[in-house]
Amino acid sequence: MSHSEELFERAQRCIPGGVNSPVRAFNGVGGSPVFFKKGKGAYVYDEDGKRYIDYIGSWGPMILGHAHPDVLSALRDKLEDGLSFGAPTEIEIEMAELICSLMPSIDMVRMVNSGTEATMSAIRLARGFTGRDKIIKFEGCYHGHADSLLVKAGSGALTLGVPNSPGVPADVAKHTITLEYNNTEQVIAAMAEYGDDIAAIIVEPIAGNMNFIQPVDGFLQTLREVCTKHGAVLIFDEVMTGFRVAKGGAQAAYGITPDLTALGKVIGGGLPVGAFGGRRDIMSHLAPIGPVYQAGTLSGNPLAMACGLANIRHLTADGFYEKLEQGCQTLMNGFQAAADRYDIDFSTDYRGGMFGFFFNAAKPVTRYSEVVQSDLPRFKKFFHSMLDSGIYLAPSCYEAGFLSSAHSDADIEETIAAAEKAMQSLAG
Ligand SMILES: N[C@H](C=O)CCC(=O)O
Repeated sequence: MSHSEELFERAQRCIPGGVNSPVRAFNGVGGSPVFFKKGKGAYVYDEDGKRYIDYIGSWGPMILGHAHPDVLSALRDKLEDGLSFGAPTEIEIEMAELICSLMPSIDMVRMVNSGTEATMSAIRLARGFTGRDKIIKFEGCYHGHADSLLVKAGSGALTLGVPNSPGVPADVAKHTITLEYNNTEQVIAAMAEYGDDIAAIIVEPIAGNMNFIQPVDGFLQTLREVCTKHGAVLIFDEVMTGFRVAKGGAQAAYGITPDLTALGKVIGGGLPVGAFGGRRDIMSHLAPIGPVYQAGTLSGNPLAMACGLANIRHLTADGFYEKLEQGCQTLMNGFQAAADRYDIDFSTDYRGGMFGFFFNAAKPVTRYSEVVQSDLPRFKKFFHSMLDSGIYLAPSCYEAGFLSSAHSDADIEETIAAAEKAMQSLAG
């Protein structure tokens, strides 16, 4: 028995499922999850000493790779000054100013401690601002685990087959209308019917929690138009895509301005963090200047701010995202070429530092109904072959992949060689 397996047995005795977040448990692929001891650059090392090239990057934050010297040194410096004060600090202003300068749709921003808190708070604010209860979300999009957002949700909820989680009161879920992602006609029809009751439309501008699905032409623009027409708040959940697919996030990449944006992951550099921000008139409804209550003991804590600032400052370098995207392109082209060689039905997509691939699915995949038709048994085999070869991909076919600036050409070549072997075993 490996040390990871021993740890998993031990963990299951005291932690539900042995994990602190369901998607880590390998339910989507079978087998025992790998327990990690350390990470450096593009690599993570498990408890048995095996090295993996990591394409999860802690589900997105590690855009510079693990244990980046500048991030660690910013953290060490800040550590000496104490951990948390539950009071305002200058470094929070630095973070807010940097976010506002890089994302022009954000006039004001509030820090929280996770992506879930960010989306949950943005929804409450939108409801308080509009005086309406109903929200629209999209099937397969995941916005964290707050009650009103766990309706037809993606990510671990989809992996475990509980997109509508028990424990969410029907009285809460009834305020969430769920539409098909990328179905522009459906949005127009729903808004024609309910538009004046809708507080907000929340969307992942790139759906990264049902694999990796980009918006079709006109989809985000339509969301913008119907929200403006009906006085609803357009919320972009950029927890995953913010500072990940482009410096200004997906909103910059597609040229659409949301009213509110939820952030997380990259802006914490690996420490727990989230943020939501947007139009000044909306943000001004937040306590203490407005009536909508939202709070947090550790919000804006100096360590997360220091780590996040060190992370984000690297991303402003010229060509940063172009290089990341080139890496994703090489990786995905390599996977596709390997699949083609063995006549395996396969499709890929990427943008900035994010990528995704599907077995046996429509090309390109644009809808949730196509996502759930992908070939799960094939994905499982591929995943385990890659894992054996020392490549750590998301253990679910409903999650995106993440590349960091620490991944070298040699790492990508090694990964493509492993994919060649995996595709060969699928064909055989
Ligand atoms: N897709 C999720 C967040 O990005 C995966 C992370 C988790 O739920 O643990």
